[in-house]
Amino acid sequence: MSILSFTALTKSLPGGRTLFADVSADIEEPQSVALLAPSGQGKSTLLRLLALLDEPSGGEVRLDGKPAAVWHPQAWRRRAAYVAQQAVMLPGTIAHNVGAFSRLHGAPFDRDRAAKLMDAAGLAATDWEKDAAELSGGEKQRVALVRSLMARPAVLLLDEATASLDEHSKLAVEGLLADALAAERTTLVWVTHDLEQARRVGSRVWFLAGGGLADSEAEAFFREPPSEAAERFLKRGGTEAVPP
Ligand SMILES: Nc1ncnc2c1ncn2[C@@H]1O[C@H](COP(=O)(O)OP(=O)(O)OP(=O)(O)O)[C@@H](O)[C@H]1O
Repeated sequence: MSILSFTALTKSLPGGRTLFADVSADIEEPQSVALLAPSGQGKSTLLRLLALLDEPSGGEVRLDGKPAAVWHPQAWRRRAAYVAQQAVMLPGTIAHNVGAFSRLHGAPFDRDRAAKLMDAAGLAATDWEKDAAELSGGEKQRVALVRSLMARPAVLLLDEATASLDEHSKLAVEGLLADALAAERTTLVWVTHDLEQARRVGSRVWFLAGGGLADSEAEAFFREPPSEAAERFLKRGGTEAVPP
């Protein structure tokens, strides 16, 4: 059964540039997809389309086999949760942020689960009564992740979710997300600049370049890149921008 899919998806920008055209992919089993691209090719835009935070110029996105048009956007985002690169904290304490889902849906607050997730995110020693606005960027990013996981989403759309983290915290978050996939069958779509991370976490790779998307098994992508653009991207270590 299809979890998340898109068909013939096209995104053009107001000035007329087409970021990508007619791209399609289908996630049929819970898994971890690394979304890679040279800078400026539209990774974040594609992720935002999958979170219904932006409108495609053409094509269709489906969740659980049902097109975006039949979903209430809030219900969609509860099931396919988006974690932004710049984590946005709700005004108030960490506890207030972590409890957002239960408050919003009148569900009991699962304190044990929250504590386990905070612990796994490397935040065990953090005082929950601290004002969330006082946290560092990396702490906010991890609290935002815990807040999203409290809702038990089927899909997590992660935009550079470990970008503000040191190596130790980054590995802790990768472990936390691997556990979510293994224990709760949470599908992960990671936008990352970090090729080593993509190798560690991705079972598939979506590679976006020149307006097209190549969907490969991760192992095959790294062993035998699907295009010259992918080969150049890997040779450069994944970081350098390619002119549009
Ligand atoms: N709504 C918009 N209006 C105008 N330009 C946009 C819009 N959304 C995205 N862009 C442009 O599209 C391009 C791709 O943006 P996007 O952030 O999706 O790429 P990216 O691959 O994630 O880039 P990076 O790796 O640098 O983060 C950028 O040049 C961006 O400025």
